[in-house]
Amino acid sequence: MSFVIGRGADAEPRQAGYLGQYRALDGSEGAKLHVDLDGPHAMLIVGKRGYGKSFTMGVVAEELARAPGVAPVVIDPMGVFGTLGDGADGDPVPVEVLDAPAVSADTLDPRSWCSLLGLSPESGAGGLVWQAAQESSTLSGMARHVEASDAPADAVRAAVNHIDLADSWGVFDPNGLDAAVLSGTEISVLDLSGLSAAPMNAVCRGVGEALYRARVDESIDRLPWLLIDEAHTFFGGVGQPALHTILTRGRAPGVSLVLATQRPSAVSEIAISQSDVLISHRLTAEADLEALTAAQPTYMNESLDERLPTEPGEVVVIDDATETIHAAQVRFRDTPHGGGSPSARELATTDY
Ligand SMILES: Nc1ncnc2c1ncn2[C@@H]1O[C@H](COP(=O)(O)OP(=O)(O)OP(=O)(O)O)[C@@H](O)[C@H]1O
Repeated sequence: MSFVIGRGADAEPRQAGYLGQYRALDGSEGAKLHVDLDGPHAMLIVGKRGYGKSFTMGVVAEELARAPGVAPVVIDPMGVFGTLGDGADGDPVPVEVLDAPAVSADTLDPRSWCSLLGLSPESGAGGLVWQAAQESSTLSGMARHVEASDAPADAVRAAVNHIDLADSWGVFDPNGLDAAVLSGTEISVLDLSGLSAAPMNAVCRGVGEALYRARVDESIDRLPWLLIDEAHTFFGGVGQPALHTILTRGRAPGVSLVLATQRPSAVSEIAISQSDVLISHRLTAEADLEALTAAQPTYMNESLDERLPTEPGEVVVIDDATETIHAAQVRFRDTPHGGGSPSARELATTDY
């Protein structure tokens, strides 16, 4: 009998990913712990820098890449998940890395366009961008719309400059990513490294909405799982509405979200309260502990900070579906981990 997080005890953990092993009080390893990959879930992986969030998300990613019936997509702000494709111990991990992911400009509504470009809708340039986004679905169409307007020249110039800036990010393309491209059997890794927060948010919004809509319209027959590292980057930005849609309405169409962050206090309350699985590594910052404690379930008898682990790779898992809490050691990665810190000593050794 194995325990499957999000499902409960199961004689045979089918359609479940192997997460790690139980950790006993004396630190010894116990029975295997799995995570449900059958139904939709909202998972939140938290932890202080260097204690294994990205590593744990990589383990979940490996298991999803191998699972049937799911369409996993990783939003990778640091460019550390490409190593999923570098060869795996055990079963293969099918991966497609997209180095220059782009989405269609009309993924953003007029208000989001102003917010993305840091323009007030009440300003001359903001008003022009708003109208242009209403009228056109491409960046070049928006620029043409602004240039043809009889607004004051300085407002037109400012609006065109902002649209040119958005164009320079290289993340808008009328033939950008759609759900059909992202719903293959392999895991799609969207490498956003090198981009600033604004274009990353635009891609997150486009991809999140496309996957959600595709399930509502029943145009894809796999269940999407959107995995987002450094998730705090997308709360408060234009990516947030798409994430809130999945968190609050994703269950019925079957869209799952896995968020990893070192700053749980910087994701929205919705992200914490709607997560049905919380995987916590070591955390010490007062604000982060408070954010999680505020949402601590009533079935948790001791305070969360007393249960938090101390070593990298150790986690406490709070499973809302089964109202259970588990202390575990996350398993080792089958593919190389791309997120470790560089070591000056190791680099010096390779010089000789
Ligand atoms: N389950 C594990 N088993 C063994 N080692 C682990 C495990 N998890 C993490 N580690 C070790 O801890 C290091 C840091 O992990 P990771 O890069 O995932 O940290 P992080 O919390 O994501 O940090 P950051 O906030 O910098 O991204 C890894 O390089 C690895 O050496």
